[in-house]
Amino acid sequence: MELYTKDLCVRFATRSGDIPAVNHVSLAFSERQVTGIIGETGSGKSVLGLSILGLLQSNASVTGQIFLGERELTALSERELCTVRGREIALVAQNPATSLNPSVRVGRQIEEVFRLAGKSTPDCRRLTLELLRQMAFSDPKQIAGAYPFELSGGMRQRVLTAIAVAARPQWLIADEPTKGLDAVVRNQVYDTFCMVRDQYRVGFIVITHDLLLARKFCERIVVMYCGRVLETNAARELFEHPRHPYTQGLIASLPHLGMKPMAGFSPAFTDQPSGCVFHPRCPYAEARCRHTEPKSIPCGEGSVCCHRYA
Ligand SMILES: Nc1ncnc2c1ncn2[C@@H]1O[C@H](COP(=O)(O)OP(=O)(O)OP(=O)(O)O)[C@@H](O)[C@H]1O
Ligand code: NI
Repeated sequence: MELYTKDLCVRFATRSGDIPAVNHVSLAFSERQVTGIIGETGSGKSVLGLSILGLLQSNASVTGQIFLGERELTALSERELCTVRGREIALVAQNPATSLNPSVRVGRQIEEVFRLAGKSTPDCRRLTLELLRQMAFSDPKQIAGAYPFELSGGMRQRVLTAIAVAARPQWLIADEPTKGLDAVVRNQVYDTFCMVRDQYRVGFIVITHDLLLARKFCERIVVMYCGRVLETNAARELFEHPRHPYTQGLIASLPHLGMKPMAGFSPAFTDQPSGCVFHPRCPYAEARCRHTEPKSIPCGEGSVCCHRYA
């Protein structure tokens, strides 16, 4: 089923004012499509992911809509959402160290998902070992008997992926799956994700700063800045022909493309620039960029939000 947002806005109430973390985001994720969400820190990537899962903190207010097929997720009660979260849309958490229960053996934590799905105890055991083997653990029994702290960061990441797919969701949202991992382990995460995509036929939303992973793994890329979507396109097109000056800046900071850091900083959410939010940092900014917010313009298989293409 298609997953999509319509004019989604998320604001957080804080003591220093309202933080508009996600602004008017309308995105469609087609069934089984792999989408990467990229953008500098604080651009609203995680908030967008959490809003789809209905996991925003209580100071958040949401307007606009999120749909899974015909069902409007933004209209469901917390109880109804619980039947969607984990079973239909699952999260591969950002930090394996805090999202696994430290005092419960890994096998038990995976078995629990099967148990909640109504499987018998022997089936839970068997399915857990099968799943661990599929996650490229050569000795699933040993891993099942281990506590999270006995595993490396990369192994814990694979365990979290196992927990996410155990309920056979249609959608997986992975937030920074390669954060803090070295190159070898990042490649293992990539291999695991490819296996999951092919064997489980899930749609993926991968939130990441790892542009190499995004380019390698994703079919489509969404570029966020200040809670807005500035550009989307097929991954290949976006990396080879980035349209938005912000996307161009992100890509130019890649190590093999010169590692040129982008000038300037994201503005504070409480003090957003007028017109195009990127104009203070944009090498092409003109008068209209300072006072008129650009509309989203169709471009290839995606869109770009920039006056240069209007
Ligand atoms: N509960 C909250 N209350 C107030 N502000 C929040 C809350 N949660 C997130 N924010 C703010 O929303 C903005 C977007 O945060 P978000 O975590 O989505 O960024 P991100 O793109 O995922 O960044 P990173 O790449 O660093 O993970 C940030 O300015 C963040 O501080
Ligand atoms: Ni984040």
